[in-house]
Amino acid sequence: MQQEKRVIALGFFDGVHLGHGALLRRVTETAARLDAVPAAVTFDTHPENLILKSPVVPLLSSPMDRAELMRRCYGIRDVIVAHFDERMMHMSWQAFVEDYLVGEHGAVHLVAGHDFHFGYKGEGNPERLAGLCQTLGVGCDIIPKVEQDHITISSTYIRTLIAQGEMERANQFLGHPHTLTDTVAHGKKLGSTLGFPTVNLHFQPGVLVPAHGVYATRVWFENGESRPAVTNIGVRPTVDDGDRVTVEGYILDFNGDLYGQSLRMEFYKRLRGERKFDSLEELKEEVMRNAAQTRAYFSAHC
Ligand SMILES: Cc1cc2nc3c(=O)[nH]c(=O)nc-3n(C[C@H](O)[C@H](O)[C@H](O)COP(=O)(O)O)c2cc1C
Ligand SMILES: Nc1ncnc2c1ncn2[C@@H]1O[C@H](COP(=O)(O)OP(=O)(O)O)[C@@H](O)[C@H]1O
Repeated sequence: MQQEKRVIALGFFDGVHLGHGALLRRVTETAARLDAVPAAVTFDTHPENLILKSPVVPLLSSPMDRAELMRRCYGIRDVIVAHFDERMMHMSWQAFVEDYLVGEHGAVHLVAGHDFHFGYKGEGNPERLAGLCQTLGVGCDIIPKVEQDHITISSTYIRTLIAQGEMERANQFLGHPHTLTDTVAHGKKLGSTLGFPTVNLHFQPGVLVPAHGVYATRVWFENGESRPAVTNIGVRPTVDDGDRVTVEGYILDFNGDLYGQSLRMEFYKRLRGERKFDSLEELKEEVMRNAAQTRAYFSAHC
């Protein structure tokens, strides 16, 4: 059987921001022209984290969220998640192109960013990639950097915004709302008693936790419907002593059992920091105020 032809974007694509979007859009356009599958290669571990052997770069998105964003926002059909292991780390840049991308994945056209370094010791670069593609008869586009407000869009910059809770600005550079997908877990069952049941989600290890506090969010259910939710990220000093971080959303205008469902939560705006309240009554009053703020936010932003 003949292998499917693929047009492949190369990168790590953490967050799938507007800079990545320029590559991914080129991939879908070219794939349509060549009657090939629009695809992207990403890695399961950030190269810097493997090389330095410690998770120094907290990621914007889990591999699953990354793949889903590439599919949903840019029409990428095939996300190849390369296992970044010792073999991959020691692979020469030429072998990565010839054996892995062309040989194993049927690449007929490659798209990379202006600063993409790859292969053993990062010896592969855009110029070398373009040269080798020409020799192999494979198409190649190198996409220049994308700027907004004179700032180069980068995962590193967006990480600093999210760590500070500056969601609206981060979302401008991402080109979509910052996203967390997880399965609803059981909590302490206090929420229902207090009059605001909450879905409990969590960030995977290695994924950046935004600034603790309360956010206007939107929750997407498995059936494709969505609702606004008011969500706390933090350690809940009023009810907990530990330092375990939870993500808890009170979904507005909703009633039903969501345990075990996979939800996608989108973060839009930080409303306040997390606080220790003197009583559960005061906490509840504040949560209801935040719920009203969330409702107002979404009625103004549609
Ligand atoms: C919108 C919202 C804001 C919250 N703000 C705080 C807070 O500032 N401080 C705090 O200790 N807990 C806060 N919480 C967490 C509540 O203490 C927690 O949701 C409640 O105790 C229910 O816990 P359970 O889901 O484990 O039953 C907040 C929860 C929500 C939904
Ligand atoms: N409006 C709502 N927002 C969030 N969860 C809701 C809502 N209505 C019902 N639920 C359900 O109630 C559960 C949360 O109740 P809660 O008492 O806070 O328990 P837990 O401590 O397990 O989160 C959710 O996981 C979900 O299945």
